[in-house]
Amino acid sequence: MARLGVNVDHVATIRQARGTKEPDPVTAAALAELAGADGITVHLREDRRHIQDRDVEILRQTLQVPLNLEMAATDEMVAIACRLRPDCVTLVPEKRQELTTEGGLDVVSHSQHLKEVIARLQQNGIVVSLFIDPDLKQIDQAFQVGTDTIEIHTGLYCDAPTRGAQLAELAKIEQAIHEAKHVGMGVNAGHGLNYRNIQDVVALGVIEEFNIGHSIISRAVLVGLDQAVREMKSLVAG
Ligand SMILES: CC(=O)[C@@H](O)[C@H](O)COP(=O)(O)O
Ligand SMILES: NCC(=O)COP(=O)(O)O
Repeated sequence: MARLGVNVDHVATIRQARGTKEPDPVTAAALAELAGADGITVHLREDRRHIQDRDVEILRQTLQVPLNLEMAATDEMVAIACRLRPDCVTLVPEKRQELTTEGGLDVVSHSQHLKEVIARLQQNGIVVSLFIDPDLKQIDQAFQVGTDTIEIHTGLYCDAPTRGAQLAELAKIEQAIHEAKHVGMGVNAGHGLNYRNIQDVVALGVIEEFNIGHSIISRAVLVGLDQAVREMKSLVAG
């Protein structure tokens, strides 16, 4: 059964909008954990637009489930990760102007740098995942640079304008999973997944962990975080 990692970034987005102390993503993470989340994900962006260093520090001390820290492969972020030692680091590309992550890492173009960053994180006991598009060249390169796991970027599947386009993206995801499993990497998936589009991805059967944030927090605003997490957890269970 796949694990559900709940991303609480957008609880912090609401807090930062008012510059106050609430809502606290640490509290949200505790509630998500009580509702059955198998892990918590936060993206510590270089611009600190939502999650703050303090959030990651307290989560590291309080969570009982694994903490997955999403971050850019910069010196500053690597130093933070090596100090705090989350269970997993997912390396993601970052653009200052983007509203959210727009695509996967270009592992092919940045292989030497990524190889060094991955080795440093692994030497500190951290499992490493690379957030990449379902592209076979990127998957093969991800294996070459020594990552433990990949997280397949599901954004294009989620944004597909027609059912035909969606099925074409799903086929790419399936092929990517097959390739990653063939070489022995772990396979997670995330970005843009919601209560309507997740079933087809779960049905592929072999994804180990789904990291889902925006749709769960959006639903939580209306029905409460406990119910929102429980509903997604039962969908991820297939
Ligand atoms: C890497 C990914 O797919 C998402 O976790 C995304 O990076 C979250 O960041 P935002 O919460 O800023 O959209
Ligand atoms: N890595 C994906 C993630 O953590 C959550 O993405 P989203 O569900 O907020 O789009």
